[in-house]
Amino acid sequence: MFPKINPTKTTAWKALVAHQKEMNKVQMKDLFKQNPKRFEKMSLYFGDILFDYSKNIISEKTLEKLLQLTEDCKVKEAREAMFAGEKINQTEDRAVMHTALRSFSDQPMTIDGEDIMPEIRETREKMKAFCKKIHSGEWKGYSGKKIKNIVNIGIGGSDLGPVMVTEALKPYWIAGIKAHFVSNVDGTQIVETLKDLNPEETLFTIASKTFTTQETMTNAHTARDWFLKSAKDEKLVAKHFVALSTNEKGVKAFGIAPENMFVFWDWVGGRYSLWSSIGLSIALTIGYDNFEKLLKGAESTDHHFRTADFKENIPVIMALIGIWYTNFFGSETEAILPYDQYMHRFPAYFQQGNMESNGKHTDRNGNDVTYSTGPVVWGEPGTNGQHAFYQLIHQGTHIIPCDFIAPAISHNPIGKHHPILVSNFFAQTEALMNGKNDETVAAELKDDNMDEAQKKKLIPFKVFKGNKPTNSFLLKEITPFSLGALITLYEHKIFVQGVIWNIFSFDQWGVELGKQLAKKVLPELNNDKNIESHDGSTNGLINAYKHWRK
Ligand SMILES: O=P(O)(O)OC[C@H]1O[C@H](O)[C@H](O)[C@@H](O)[C@@H]1O
Repeated sequence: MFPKINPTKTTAWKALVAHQKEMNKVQMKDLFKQNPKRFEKMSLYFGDILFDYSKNIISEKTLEKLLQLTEDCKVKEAREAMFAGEKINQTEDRAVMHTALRSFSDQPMTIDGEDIMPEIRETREKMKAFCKKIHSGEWKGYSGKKIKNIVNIGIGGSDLGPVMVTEALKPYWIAGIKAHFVSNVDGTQIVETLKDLNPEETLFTIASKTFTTQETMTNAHTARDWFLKSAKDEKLVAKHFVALSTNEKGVKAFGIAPENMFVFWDWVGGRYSLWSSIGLSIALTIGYDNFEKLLKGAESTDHHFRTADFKENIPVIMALIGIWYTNFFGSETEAILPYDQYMHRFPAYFQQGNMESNGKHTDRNGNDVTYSTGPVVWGEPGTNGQHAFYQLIHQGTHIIPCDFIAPAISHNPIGKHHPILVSNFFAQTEALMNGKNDETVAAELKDDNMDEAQKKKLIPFKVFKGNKPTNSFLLKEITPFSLGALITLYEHKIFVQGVIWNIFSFDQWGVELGKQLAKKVLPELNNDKNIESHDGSTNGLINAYKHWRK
């Protein structure tokens, strides 16, 4: 196992603290003037993805020191431990092997000396065969009709990945198939989803690693009741419900036959599970071949992450840039801004990816950390964000490192839309870096009718300080392959950051307390008693709820 190192105690960290004091005074636009080759130096092509990280407050010296931090924190050793199937998720005593799910090599991948690849291949074959049956119409609903609607019921990692990918790859949807997703326990979502669906043509994929999640089980039972209202025979459930899970017992207890269960394993973290049978709703929607292309794109990034020198290793550079701002500039959030409408759930997907993985205050030795860990991740598709929150990114008081993502080729090249869209992407990264100073503002106001005093007063409000950092990801096109590659860059970024922060990125104990307490509250809502077992606020809320429901 790789060592548990407090990053702040390393030589590299101390050097970075000192170095930040110099870089804090530096303007990125000057760095471009000083080095006309800065873009060439600080951008990388990876297949059909161009990663430009030159618009950051970094110099070559910064990168050297950050790379030294990876040495001091033993990132290479950690990476190898993950790929070797070591149980790096120590608090759950599990290996972290989602990379095996997208391996197409004939090399074994082992956990406890056992090759896990045969089982993976077998499950892929089962998924492929199932997709074929659904798409060809060989698999029929209970009344003999073809399946037209796939409803995935799952939450968190059993929902966000499938939703994000199917939305991002909508141009690849199989004709005649529509995907729907139900995650929230709020009955509104399932009611609204099922409203226009015909049970005879609907297949439910019940996606839950544990098969115990309250929201998913509640929705699954509601779906079953809805189905049985028209099918009227429990035996017919087999034609309309399949399970994607690690919990065979739970699946059986729900009434789904073993042949309709697509397995995965405890070494797949929920938020890293779209590559497993959790991806069945993706494969059913875009076709198995496209699903495999998605996996192959991910595999290409795994290979890059494992073999590229850290100087040219995109996830490593992404991780280090993030750490630079989080730990040395005090920035607390990161925005992900896809300039592609189909990618609208990408920020939400990596909200879970980042925040569940690296939102931790306990280090791997069990001590409280004395430094910031995972940032708050958020974002919206461009250009919508521009008309909502970019004001704060440009002129607010926070440093918000932003990732801009766009395809060069749109799936909908209608009129002037795409050039307009990407011109905004390019212009925003330029504006964020260059800003606009007093003189430029004054010059712009020169021909205005205002009197001089008024003009002078207005200047500070119209100034953009600039020097706001951005990464740009320009993809040739969003395809299953390039999307798989892009997702995986972000996954490994999270991994590298977790190693440097010395936290366990693959557990999520922080989601448990609320669940536990909800179980205690639920029965209290079902009686007429005045509740006094909680603090004043919680009692007050519960009692007001009960009063209104009387
Ligand atoms: O797939 P499931 O077992 O139903 O879990 C669904 C989700 O719920 C949990 O609370 C975790 O926060 C997530 O990491 C997980 O993806």
